[in-house]
This record gives sequence, structure tokens and C-alpha cells, in this order.
Amino acid sequence: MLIKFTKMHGLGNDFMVVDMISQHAHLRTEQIKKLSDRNFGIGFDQLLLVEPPGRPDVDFRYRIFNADGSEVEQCGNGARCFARYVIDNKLTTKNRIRVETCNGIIELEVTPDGRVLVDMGAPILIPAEIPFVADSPLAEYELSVASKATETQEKVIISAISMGNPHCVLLTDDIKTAPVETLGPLLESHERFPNKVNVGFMEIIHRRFVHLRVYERGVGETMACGTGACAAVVAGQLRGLLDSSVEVKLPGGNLQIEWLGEGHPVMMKGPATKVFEGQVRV
Ligand SMILES: N[C@@H](CCC[C@H](N)C(=O)O)C(=O)O
Repeated sequence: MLIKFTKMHGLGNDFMVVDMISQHAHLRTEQIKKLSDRNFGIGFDQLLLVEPPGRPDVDFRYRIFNADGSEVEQCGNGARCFARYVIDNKLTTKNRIRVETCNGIIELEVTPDGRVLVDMGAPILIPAEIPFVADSPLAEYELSVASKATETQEKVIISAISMGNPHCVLLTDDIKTAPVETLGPLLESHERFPNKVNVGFMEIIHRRFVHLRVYERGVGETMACGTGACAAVVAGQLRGLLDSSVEVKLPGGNLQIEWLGEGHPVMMKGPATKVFEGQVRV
């Protein structure tokens, strides 16, 4: 069958967005992998499905699949594109929408400057809920990472946070030379993260400005990761290194993140861009 889609991106983190309200299709893992292929398919980091709400207090249901076909709980850049998509395609007349993901509700608002403000909910710091294997919540944990290739053991200091999806954040002195391609995959599949994890490398420039690169679970390094930016700011604040409002510079551009501390939601503001529309046979 032929399905209509829109290609979008949030700071270069790119998406295939499909309206599953007016169309019906079941995409299998292998089909999603094929569509995500940058040579043989459309090419994207995540597939976003716009579905009718499953409960009365929300406007839509939002489903997210990584390029490897795995379904995931949350996607920050995708959430901003989701808001732009449903408003631009007149699927809602509201400027402020509530969206149900597979493990929570987020609130999205298009601001007068065209950017999208997302209430990402409160970060989860309890290890079992991240999920991460540890006895109690701490700002930092030491992990032992084994490299099979070099037969060495390395100790790294990380923060572990869930923004609906699991994140691990490391500090680096130089973002350009951070070991994203080597340490990223080792940590992504580390045994203490039973559901795998997204791995962020953060260089703190000052208390209100950081650089960040993220090795995403199920994708690899992306141009930007919204939930990764939220997790990095939470990690920096828990370690006493950042203020409540921080600009995060990712390879694809900048996000504004605000967190007022434990129990408060993380607010993320940034752009959402449409690239083109198309149809594909699945
Ligand atoms: N790009 C995203 C995160 C997408 C999901 C992630 N790869 C995971 O597996 O949890 C973002 O902008 O947050």
C-alpha cells in the first residue's frame, strides 16, 4: 500500500512523520529499518506516528520508533515536530496540545516566534525506574566499561536519568575529541542499563551554556537529541555545575532548557522544520 508522509527535522535530528488518523498501516520492524535507510529508503533517525487519543484528557497519541525499528518511550525533537505537524496540517485548532506517549503525557505549545515549547515532565532519578542497576539515587555513579577490542577495562563517571527514556551523561573537556563513537556503543549496551541507554557527552562552557553530543540508542550519533539535552542539564544541575536555565549547543543547533529542580518538569524550547512531503509504497 501507498502511505503519505512528511519529512521533518528538529536541529538535524530527522523524522518521517505519518498521519495514522486518516491512514491505516501496520509497519513491521523490518519495514521501519528499510525506510530509515539513507541509501535504500527515505532516511531518518526516528519514525513518528500521529494517532487518535486513547483517553479523553489528551488530544493525540504519539508513537516513536528508532531507525533500528525499536519502539521507544520519548523523543524531544520529535515532540516539537509533532506539534508543528498537527497544527500545520489542521488536525487541531489548539495552540497548546496534550499528547500521550507510551509512558506518559507531554504538553506542547507553539510560541509566537514559531519555536515549540515542550513540557517534558519531571526527570526520573530512581534507578529502578530509569532503569539502571544501583542501590540508591546519586548525582554520579562509577561504571566499569570493558572494551573487547582492546581487552581493557575503563572506569567512567556518569549520571543516570530518565526523561521517559533512559540517558547516561558524561562530562568531557573537549567536545570535538569526546569518544562518542567508541564509548557510545559500549555504554549503550552496558549491563547496568537493562533497556539500553542514550549516551550524552557534555562540555560545560559556563553555568548557562554547554556543548553536547549524543550517541542515541537504536540510531548512533545524531545531530541533536532533545531528551538528551534535558538529561544533560539535569545531570549538570545535580552535580552543582549548572544554573536552572541553560543553552545547549548540539551539532545541529541550539536548544533552551530550563529545570527548577526536583519535582519540577523540564521545559525545552527549540525549532521544528518541515523538509518535504512524499508517498511511499510499503
Ligand atoms: N532523538 C530523540 C530521542 C529518540 C529516542 C532515543 N533514541 C531512545 O532510544 O530513547 C530526542 O530528540 O529526544
